[in-house]
Amino acid sequence: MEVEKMDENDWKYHGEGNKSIVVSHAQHSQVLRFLKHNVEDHKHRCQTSEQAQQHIQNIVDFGKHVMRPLLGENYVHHGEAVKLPLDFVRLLSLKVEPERPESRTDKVMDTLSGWAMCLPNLTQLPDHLSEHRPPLCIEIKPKCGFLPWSRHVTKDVKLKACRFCMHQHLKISSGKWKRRSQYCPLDLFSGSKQRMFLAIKHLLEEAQNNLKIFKNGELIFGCKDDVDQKQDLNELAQHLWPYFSPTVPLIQGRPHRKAVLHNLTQVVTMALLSSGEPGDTTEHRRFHPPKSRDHCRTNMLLQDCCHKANRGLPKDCVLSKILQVQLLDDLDIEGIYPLYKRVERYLAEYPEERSRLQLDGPYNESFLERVRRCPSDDDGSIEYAVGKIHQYRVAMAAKDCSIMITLAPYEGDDILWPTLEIQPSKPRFRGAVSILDLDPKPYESIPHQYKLDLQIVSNYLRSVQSNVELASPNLCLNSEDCTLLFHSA
Ligand SMILES: O=P(O)(O)O[C@@H]1[C@@H](OP(=O)(O)O)[C@H](OP(=O)(O)O)[C@H](O)[C@H](OP(=O)(O)O)[C@H]1OP(=O)(O)O
Ligand SMILES: Nc1ncnc2c1ncn2[C@@H]1O[C@H](COP(=O)(O)OP(=O)(O)OP(=O)(O)O)[C@@H](O)[C@H]1O
Repeated sequence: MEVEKMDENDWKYHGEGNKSIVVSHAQHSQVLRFLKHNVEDHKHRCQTSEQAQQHIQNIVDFGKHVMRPLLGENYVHHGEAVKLPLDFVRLLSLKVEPERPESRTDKVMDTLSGWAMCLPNLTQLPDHLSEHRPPLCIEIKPKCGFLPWSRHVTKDVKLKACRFCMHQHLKISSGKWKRRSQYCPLDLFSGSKQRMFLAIKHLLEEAQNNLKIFKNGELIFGCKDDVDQKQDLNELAQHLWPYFSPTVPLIQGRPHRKAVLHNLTQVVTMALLSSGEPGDTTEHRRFHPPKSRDHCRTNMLLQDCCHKANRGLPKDCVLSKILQVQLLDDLDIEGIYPLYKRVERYLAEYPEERSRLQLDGPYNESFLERVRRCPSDDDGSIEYAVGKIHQYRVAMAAKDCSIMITLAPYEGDDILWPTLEIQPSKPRFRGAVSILDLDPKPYESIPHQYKLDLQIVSNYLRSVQSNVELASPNLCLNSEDCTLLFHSA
């Protein structure tokens, strides 16, 4: 990328989240990721260009020196920090503004510092593999895949219902989403194909911000701003049919929707379970999370049909890698918060220690060592508290990341790009699996996380309670007493 020759017309709006806005290059397989600020912070120029540079560099370093070694080299693309001409950034910001979803306009793109991240466009595949059909990319934000087992947990319900499912109730009552998603991360991370199919089916039914599908780099499904509008699965099936046409016939000129989506679900499941090695058949050593139960009580449908379906995940697959890092949060926020207060008390006395303890980085090998070598028992020390907080923050990043599965139909025999080969029988796909959005979560967000956790649980208990009161007097909360029939697709 020649920074001096940057032209905003070469770039277009690609997507955004809470913290950053992403633009993609029209010809090259590259994206630029800009940080966003609250409108007020932006107006008052709260951040200097040096601070913005440091912020971006911290994100790159965290990806490179911490998350990449933990998650695997094949999966993580940390990108690089780039300084762009301010005129280019201003014009680009004006260009993308009309494309931005209304719900995200409470924040503005950083147009003052000129700093951004440059990354490979993970919705694309290198040209020589694009073949006759454009690549498909399925992006999943899986969220937390386990139930806590920490002795610090004070609310029993947290040991039975997963955070995502409980959080859905709060998101509905706060108006963030209109319809509750039935997706449960515990199903996706179960390693049981039956439960994974169900998880993907639920994502397709209600995508929220957990599923997006791109064709040739363009968003074709998911994350529409209009929360009232249900995603059109027929339209999705039309888009996808050419990829599965050998196995899905047309019925009265239209693709059989269920069959197309079933094919997609199968391919995505295989990609999620693959180790990324060529010829991999997913039947490898398996990873079982320690101690934690693997069923969420909110998902009573599954209890009868799948209670034995606890296969664990192939050890090197992307889900297993993410789950292992998420499990670094073994104390739960309820165990972390007192340690945060210990560190705060210490810093009040020794403020100069903040940088030695690496609370705001640098995210280098020594930070990773602190994460890896943290003692397992609390000896009352500040080192223990900081080590556990570092582990928690790393786990939080893994709980908020997204998985990109990029696929192209492939008919040749050569192993050109040995990242992933799935579905050995027709239709064949070749592609790659990556993990994105691995930014460090700030140390300062711990009190917020603590409050949010309390809010999620109390709101869930209230909401379940009122549902019980509204429902028939015979409806029982205890899942063991309920019998619901599950019909497999
Ligand atoms: O707290 P959660 O689980 O709601 O996660 C937040 C996400 O909400 P979600 O529930 O996935 O819709 C939230 O995503 P959305 O803005 O809802 O798309 C962000 O990813 C947020 O991270 P950050 O503050 O931008 O670093 C996420 O915050 P962190 O908790 O990861 O810091
Ligand atoms: N390297 C990439 N290649 C292709 N698309 C990308 C890439 N990085 C990000 N995106 C797209 O841009 C969107 C927003 O990026 P990202 O998730 O990093 O934003 P964020 O603000 O950090 O999100 P969050 O709300 O989770 O904090 C992603 O969901 C994805 O669709």
